[in-house]
Order: sequence, then structure tokens, then C-alpha cells
Amino acid sequence: MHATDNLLAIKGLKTHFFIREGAVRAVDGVTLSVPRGKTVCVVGESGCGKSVTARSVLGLVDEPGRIVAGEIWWRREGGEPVDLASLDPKSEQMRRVRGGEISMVFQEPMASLSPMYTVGAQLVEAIQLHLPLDKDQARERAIGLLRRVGIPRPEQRFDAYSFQLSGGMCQRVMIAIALACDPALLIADEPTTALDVTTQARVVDLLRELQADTGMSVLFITHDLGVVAEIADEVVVMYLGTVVERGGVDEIFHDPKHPYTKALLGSIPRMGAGTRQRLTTIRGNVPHPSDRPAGCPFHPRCDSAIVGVCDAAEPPDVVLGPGRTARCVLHEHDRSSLKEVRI
Ligand SMILES: Nc1ncnc2c1ncn2[C@@H]1O[C@H](COP(=O)(O)OP(=O)(O)OP(=O)(O)O)[C@@H](O)[C@H]1O
Repeated sequence: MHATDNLLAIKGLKTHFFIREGAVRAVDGVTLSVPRGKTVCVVGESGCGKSVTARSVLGLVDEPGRIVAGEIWWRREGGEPVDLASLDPKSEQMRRVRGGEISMVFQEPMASLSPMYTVGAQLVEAIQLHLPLDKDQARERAIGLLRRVGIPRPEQRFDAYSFQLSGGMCQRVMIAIALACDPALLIADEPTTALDVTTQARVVDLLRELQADTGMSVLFITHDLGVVAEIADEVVVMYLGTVVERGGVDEIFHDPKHPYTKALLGSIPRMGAGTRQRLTTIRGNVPHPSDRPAGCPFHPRCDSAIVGVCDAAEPPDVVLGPGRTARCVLHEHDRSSLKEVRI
């Protein structure tokens, strides 16, 4: 795959929070890419920097955080590539990208919608912000979008308030708002976490259908490997602010390289493995980024850690093939002939 096939390419991103006690290195050298028309899942335990990475793309990092290093290349069709990391988050150009070219769906649909306005009014507002449509045209498009995200009787639901809808319906409305401007990239940050299991599955199916219909790219953030198996083309595994492994979904599930990926996979039940399968837990907890261990950040929890090596030096980011990397000293000798990480 050529680098230009990537709609989004993040290279060496560092986003730190500057608090009284010092710098919290929430994202500390993330490299990943999202190819056109593909779904990339970012997976990892809570606190590993998934959301901060996503928010960095859209210039939505809360104070006292800021991007301190790295590049975020946005390469929309027919446009000049632009490094979003270099833009002022409040600039007109960033505002155009945010919501106009890249949309985001968050974890808490109820909290994202205002209880003061009908869902229709909020949808119309999002449409008119980015498209030159009058009120009637925007209403028509809004009802079409509500229908498209599977909301029954969309003409009536247009006039409903968020508190009159279930969590699943609210998330469908949020997805409709995100689709209002035909984004080239949809970033979905744990969009199903707040929903019950059946509703989660429906929302994942919806996102998969919409991706296939529209050809948009999706950056899907989750800690749920079951969802990853269903929706991902490519997977990025994060640990403590860094990417520890990247690869195609089959490679990650059937041939994981990094001990952390193996441990994550060992902690989920497998279909067809029977009721007596042994599930392992990853020992210990993810440390806080301000308490990052020296060397490989995973070494205190890693069963394969080598004393004097893994606790002493940062592991190399080994390129195993196109779009396939593992940040682990155990794979240093498996390097592919590629000389650098292609993003
Ligand atoms: N405003 C802030 N001030 C200080 N630290 C912050 C701030 N926001 C996030 N962090 C820290 O950044 C780290 C990464 O957080 P992030 O929300 O990206 O993790 P995550 O992988 O998305 O986890 P989750 O699955 O729980 O959402 C966390 O350790 C968090 O404490």
C-alpha cells in the first residue's frame, strides 16, 4: 500500500497534559494511519491514550493538554495534504475540517445531545452549518438521515427531545448528526460502551453498513475485542500512550506478536472453544502515564520480559511488513526488508 492511500496518517504524535505535579505523557509517540474506505480499530485498556489520540486529530484536547510533537496528515480527495497538528484548534481551517470532513461520535449519546432542543432542530443546525440548504431542504435531509440510521417513524421522531428516546436511539441520532456533512472520516470513540449488549450489536451493525454504503473511513476506538473482530480491517493496539502493535485484523487475531496483544486476546472467550476454556487475566494494572516504567512500559506485566533488556531500554518499533509493526525486542530479528515505518 502506498502512503498516499492513507486518508489520515499520524506520525510520532505526543500529547501531554501539564499539571502542577509535572507533565502527563498521555500520548507519547503514536504512529498510525487510516486508509481510504477502511475501518481501523484502536484498542487497549482504559487510560492508554485512545481518546486523547482521537481528540488530538480534531484539535479537541482539553486544557492543560496540548500536542507537543508529531504530525497528523489529513489527505482528503482532491485537496492538498494538511498537517492538523500544526493548525490552531480554533482556526477557521480546523473548524472546516471538524464536522465538515471529519466527524466524531462520543461515548455518552445522552450527554452529547441538548435536552433543550428537539433532535430535529439539532440535526438541522448541524446540516446548515456545513451545507448551503434552506430550512425545508435541511429538514428533508434530516428526516432522510434519521431514516438511514434506522430510526422508525423519522417524521415524528424529528420533533422528539433526547430524554424521550432510548440510549440506542440517541446514539443513532448522534450518528445521523455525524453523517450530516458526508464526512470522509468518522471517528467513533467507544460509541457503544454506554449501551446494553443488544443495542451495542445493532449500533455496530449500523456503523458497518454505513461504512460500506458511503465508503467513508472509520477510526473506531474501543476496549472491546469482540467489536474489533466484527468491524475492523486494521487494528492498532495501544499501551500507555504508545502503539505496541499494528496489523490487519486477521494478523492481530491469528498471529499476534506483542505480548500485550497476546495477553489481551487471552482474556476474551473464543467462539467454539467450549465452556471449559481457560481465560487469563493480565496481571497488575496499567500504570498512570506520570508513573511510566523505564524501558518497555509493559515489562512489569509481561511474562516474556527479559531482565536487563526490557527494563533498561525503550523497545524498537519493528516493521514486520507493510502496515505491520510490533514494538518489542523479541521481534528485533523478524524485521522485514522495509527500512522504515510507512504511514
Ligand atoms: N485533562 C487531563 N488532565 C490530566 N490528564 C489527563 C487529562 N485527560 C486525560 N488525561 C490522562 O491521559 C491518559 C489517557 O487518557 P485517555 O482518555 O486517552 O485514555 P483511554 O485509552 O481513552 O481510556 P478510556 O478507555 O478509559 O477512555 C489518562 O491517564 C488520563 O488520566
